[in-house]
Amino acid sequence: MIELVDLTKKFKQNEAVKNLNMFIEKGEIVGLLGPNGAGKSTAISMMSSLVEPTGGDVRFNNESILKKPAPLRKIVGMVPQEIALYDDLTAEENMQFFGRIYRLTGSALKRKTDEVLDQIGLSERRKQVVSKFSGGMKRRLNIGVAMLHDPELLIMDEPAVGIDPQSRNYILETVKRLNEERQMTVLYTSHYMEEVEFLCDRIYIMDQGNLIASGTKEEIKQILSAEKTISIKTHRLNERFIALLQETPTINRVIAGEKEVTITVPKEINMFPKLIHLAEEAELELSSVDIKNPTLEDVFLHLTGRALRD
Ligand SMILES: Nc1ncnc2c1ncn2[C@@H]1O[C@H](COP(=O)(O)OP(=O)(O)OP(=O)(O)O)[C@@H](O)[C@H]1O
Repeated sequence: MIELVDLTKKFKQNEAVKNLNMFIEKGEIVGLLGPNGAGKSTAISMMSSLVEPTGGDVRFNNESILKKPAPLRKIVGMVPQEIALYDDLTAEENMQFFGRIYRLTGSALKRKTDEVLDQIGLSERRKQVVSKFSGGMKRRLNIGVAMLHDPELLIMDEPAVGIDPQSRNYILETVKRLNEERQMTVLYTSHYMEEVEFLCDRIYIMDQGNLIASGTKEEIKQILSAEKTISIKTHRLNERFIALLQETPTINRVIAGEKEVTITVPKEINMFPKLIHLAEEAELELSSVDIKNPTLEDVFLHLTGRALRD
């Protein structure tokens, strides 16, 4: 459906996106994961022809959109990162205002407004002004506005940022339902790996303008197939124990939390006896030692040495 070929954007000295290659097939939910500043917003702005690339191409059904963006614009719904709504209008009035921009009028506009308000669970609140809405309700309406013209491809820029977990789940479930019931193709950008893990069939991971991994969840996790992650919990972690872990040559990585420390070791190594020995030496009581399946967060850490939300 859509393909990015060596897509590049330079802002003066800053190369925000470097030779990005990506594709999205019809009916997929594709995740674009990366920390703040990775270049996700710039990439999707170029993909939806809002920002002009400094290099490369965006192809829609095998034709470049750089000179002819109209066919793509017709089928794209863009959910921006910032809420773009009129605070002093009601939910319904916002829908009608944006619907007219998409050239919807009369009974078609009314039908679409009813349908979308229902899809985003705001039918009951249609007469309420947006300034009275919670952050989660505004986010839902922000998505609704992008769906008024029945887009085939919904591009979402961190649509669940800064809201409560219940609203976030509602948004994730809605996106999944739209994909399943209406075969809507979705590109979902986020810096939360849980969202991408829940929703997406295939994932691209960006960091500092570069694509650092891509594939299905399983394929990406295979990057860590030679390692395992062990989570060690205690009631009170001490500095001595962390230092001992860091000095142990068979441990590749140590990440300490308040009561939990996570280590990464080669798959074949049995760490249990060593951990018990180190805990004794640090005079520490272990409450649990669990081997975890690698997550996308672990992959990101492995590839960049940093956590996604650093
Ligand atoms: N209009 C602009 N002018 C100059 N630099 C920009 C502009 N837009 C983005 N950048 C820079 O490009 C880089 C990538 O930014 P971008 O917003 O695409 O990242 P992101 O992954 O979407 O992160 P975030 O989630 O914080 O938006 C950053 O270094 C940013 O400062």
